[in-house]
Amino acid sequence: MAAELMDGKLLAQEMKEELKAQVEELKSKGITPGLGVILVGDNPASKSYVTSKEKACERIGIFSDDTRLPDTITEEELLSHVDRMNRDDKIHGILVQLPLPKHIDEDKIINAISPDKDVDGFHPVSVGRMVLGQETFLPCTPHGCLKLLERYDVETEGAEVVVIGRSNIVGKPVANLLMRKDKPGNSTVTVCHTRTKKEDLLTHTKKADIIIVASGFPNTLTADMVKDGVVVIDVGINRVEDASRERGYRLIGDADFDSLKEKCSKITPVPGGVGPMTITMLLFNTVQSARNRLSK
Ligand SMILES: Nc1nc(=O)c2c([nH]1)NC[C@@H]1CN(c3ccc(C(=O)N[C@@H](CCC(=O)O)C(=O)O)cc3)C=[N+]21
Repeated sequence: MAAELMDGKLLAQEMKEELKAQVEELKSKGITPGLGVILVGDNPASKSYVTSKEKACERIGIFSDDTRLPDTITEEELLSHVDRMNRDDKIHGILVQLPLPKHIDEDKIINAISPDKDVDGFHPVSVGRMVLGQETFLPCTPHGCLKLLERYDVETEGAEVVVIGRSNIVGKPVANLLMRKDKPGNSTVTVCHTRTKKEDLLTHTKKADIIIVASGFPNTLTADMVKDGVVVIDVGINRVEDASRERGYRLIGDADFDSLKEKCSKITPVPGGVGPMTITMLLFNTVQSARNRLSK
């Protein structure tokens, strides 16, 4: 069986059309949604992600306040930029691109972002609300995974879901969202990670109806580990050298797409799967934040 592709690029385009209309409506009411973006240092991957996010904003009419800072900046100086954006009424969402340089305490910076503007959904208040099932900004990558499952009619209720990876930005939140009493949700969720025994990982993945791979390593999931008809969401983005490409590298996920595509019923590609959805959910949260302003 050849798998159906869950096309994140396409779903992102569809959602961006809707968001664009919502931005126009907000503008007619005198509110231009604004995103404050802070990038520290010159990591090439971070730069390119930030540029993609700003372009996406521009395309749907969100204004972005771009602040680029040298990696010599002190924690205190960085905090003062966050504080400035917290107080700026034109800014509805704040994005501090991660990772930050080692001398800066990431938790301290995230804690300083006003939860009302936490469009990444990383602040402890946002995380707490999410776990409790309260209304909040959902973290973009996990939220994007849920949107893909929904759009491609994947039944999550009662499904055996295996999440591989336990990071704060993907594994933990996506596991939490899928076990909520909600739609999509109501799944039986198992989280595997680096300390899971290899044979146990296999037992879990073989039983799974849906597998979300967010390990950070290529080929974490291969065809021999899954049952026929499984649905695979690949969150990984790994750069591998490729001299035949203009950029000198190509992107691969954490799952072995070529072998899995013969066995899955549905699978996300890399690139063009979860990545574009991450950006779209950031726009979604920023528009939501601006709309929240209307009711205040
Ligand atoms: N505060 C913060 N929030 C984030 O959401 C955040 C972050 N820091 N740090 C880094 C990660 C990574 N991330 C991606 C976003 C889009 C693509 C994306 O668009 N990927 C394209 C390919 C892009 C390319 O060609 O390089 C795709 O998969 O099709 C990937 C990765 C957001 N992150």
